[in-house]
Amino acid sequence: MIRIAVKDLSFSYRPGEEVLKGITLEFDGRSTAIVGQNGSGKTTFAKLLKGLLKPTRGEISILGRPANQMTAAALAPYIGLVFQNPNDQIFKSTVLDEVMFGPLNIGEDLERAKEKARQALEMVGLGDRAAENPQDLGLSEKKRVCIASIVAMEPEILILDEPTIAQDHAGVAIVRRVIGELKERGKLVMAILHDMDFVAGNFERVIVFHRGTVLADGNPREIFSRRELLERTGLEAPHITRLGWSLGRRETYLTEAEFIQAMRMERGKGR
Ligand SMILES: Nc1ncnc2c1ncn2[C@@H]1O[C@H](COP(=O)(O)OP(=O)(O)OP(=O)(O)O)[C@@H](O)[C@H]1O
Repeated sequence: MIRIAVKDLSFSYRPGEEVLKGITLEFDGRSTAIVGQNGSGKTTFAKLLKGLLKPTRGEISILGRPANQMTAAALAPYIGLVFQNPNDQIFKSTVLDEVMFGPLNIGEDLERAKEKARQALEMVGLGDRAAENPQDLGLSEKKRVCIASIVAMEPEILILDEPTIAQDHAGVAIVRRVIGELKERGKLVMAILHDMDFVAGNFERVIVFHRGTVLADGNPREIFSRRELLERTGLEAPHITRLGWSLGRRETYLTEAEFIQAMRMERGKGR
């Protein structure tokens, strides 16, 4: 099922300077990573989908609704965006109030909003921080509060802008688990990412933005096999892919498990 359809989408912040240039894309249920150099237009694209910016040209349909004619607030029950910088999102004085704000805003009653907020906080590993002031938390935890705020609204589409930034190993594992759980619930999860290891291990589709256009679109193995594409767009292949290449392998390994399996099979054949 197509959840988002984007047709000939262009956008300029200033007249004559197009930041997005005639993008046409459809999104089904596959988890999707949007990658590309700084300034290629990824965040602008996400803000357009969420209704925070209006296209200079083109059309956006979200779950069959004409999103270019809708406000971000009207789109809130269907699509949520977690900002790259938590300080752009957080404004309440307790973590619980922050996460309850979204569900309350889309019409949940107080008890239900509280329940959803508590569940979302558990999901992001912050179940015991509900009473704290979000401004007293570290960046990694603030970021997870923002993820919980969107998860608590249970939209069908979630866009996470750089969810792994500022996360340590444990934080990255939590973000991975959250994405997996959302996928299991049938949500469309999209994320803007610079961490290619995370992209390779966690997403079914990768879209490469380059100077306001879509340069490539495929599954991670297709994308990370294209060395000339990676070079041209300044993207670094996942570390395990590069390790395979430096050992002279032609295969594109995406995870350590795949790499180890291939090594074991080779050793087995050698005996
Ligand atoms: N509010 C704004 N006003 C004017 N220009 C902007 C604004 N926000 C972004 N831009 C410009 O639009 C272009 C695309 O920016 P955008 O943030 O969408 O790229 P990005 O791919 O998300 O980059 P990054 O990976 O650094 O987040 C850049 O040239 C940027 O300088």
